[in-house]
Amino acid sequence: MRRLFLPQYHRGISTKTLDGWVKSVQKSGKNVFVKVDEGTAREPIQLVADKEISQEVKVGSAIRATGSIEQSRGTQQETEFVAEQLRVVGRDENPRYDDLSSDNLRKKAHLRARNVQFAALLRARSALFRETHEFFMSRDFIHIDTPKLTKNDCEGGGEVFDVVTTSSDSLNGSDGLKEEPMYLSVSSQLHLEAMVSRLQRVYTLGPAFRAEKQQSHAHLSEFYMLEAEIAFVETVEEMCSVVESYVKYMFSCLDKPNIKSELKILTLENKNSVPISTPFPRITYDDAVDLLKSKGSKVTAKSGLSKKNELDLVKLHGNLPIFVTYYPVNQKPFYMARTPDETKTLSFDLLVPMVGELAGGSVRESNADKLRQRGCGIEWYLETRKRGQPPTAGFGIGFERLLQYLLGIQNIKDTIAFPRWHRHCQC
Ligand SMILES: NC(=O)C[C@H](N)C(=O)O
Repeated sequence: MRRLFLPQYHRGISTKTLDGWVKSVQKSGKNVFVKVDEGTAREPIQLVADKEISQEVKVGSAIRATGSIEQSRGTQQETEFVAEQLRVVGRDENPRYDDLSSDNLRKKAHLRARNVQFAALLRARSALFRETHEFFMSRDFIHIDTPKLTKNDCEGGGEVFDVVTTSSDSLNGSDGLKEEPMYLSVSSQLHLEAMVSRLQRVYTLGPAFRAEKQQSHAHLSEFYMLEAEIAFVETVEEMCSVVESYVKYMFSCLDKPNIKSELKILTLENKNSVPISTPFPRITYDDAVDLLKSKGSKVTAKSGLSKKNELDLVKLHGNLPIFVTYYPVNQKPFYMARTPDETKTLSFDLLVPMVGELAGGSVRESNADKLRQRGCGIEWYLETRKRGQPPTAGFGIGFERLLQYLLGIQNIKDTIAFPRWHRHCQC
């Protein structure tokens, strides 16, 4: 028997409540047969009601019915909901959502959850969020809520949103304090580094903001970033292993019944997979450049890897996710530890099919003087280096890019309820 939501006042008696949205209405004799979508991955339930009480019921309406679940007289379903009372609690003027293209749906983000496939995507996303927390918490990581308002641009790329304070108090500076610039956080890394010094393993899954002008199928201005930091880790290789286990775990979750049922609705054409027992290949940056050159690419060690180079590397490794390690110092931010000759960073990127760069991480520089020489003037961050900060390493993964890769979704804007991108913030 299906489980229905039972409001408190109905417990203990056989009357049940059915809340949902009308998918179809069919009249037959003195009965009306209504397919009701409860907003879950389950097949719509059949509701049977007397014509008298169901006159107002139309496709798209939100309804609340009370009645009982009985064995169906039809052959299509085992049980049906026989309504004694039926109320239309919300009407829909134009219930056409399932035949709209992704482009059209994106223009009306506030109505997108009414599309059967997008609703399934949102439920799958929610389940994969939970699995992410499960992965980290079951490995003794502590979740930290990091600030979204900050004074520093962690990545140093200048792609930060400025926060303008509009309260008259702060404009006048009437509290005597100088108005200081504030930004929306581009990464939680520095704050996680501060926390990991006593908590040993920390992570966060929350919004990050990048004022990128680039408009592509892989860029959002506001996205969710999974970031983790582990104390007493000194090698790139250890960090790559953590990322690899997480990505493999997330792929294994696609076989869990609750997620599988959503994927059935999503009917994904380009769903990816990874062989769980095959290690992800690892290649140094220099070897990656040489490999690309040997295949005719014009890339140089100085120019850095373009997105095309990244995707080519993935193809050259049998379309498996691939770790590129030890990037040159001129291509990575100040906070990364370096090789003894100071030419390479102890860093890695994880490149995957469709998306290119999925994750990036590094061992962190532990020497305050070196950080200062590289232009870091974040005093509180520098102070941590003199307060028993152990070696630490960490990584960040764009959650929407991960969804793109896991589910084979071409456009990143179709992995999040309300996508934000350059000059697009409609609702
Ligand atoms: N936490 C991380 O290592 C992520 C890194 N700061 C980035 O934004 O790419």
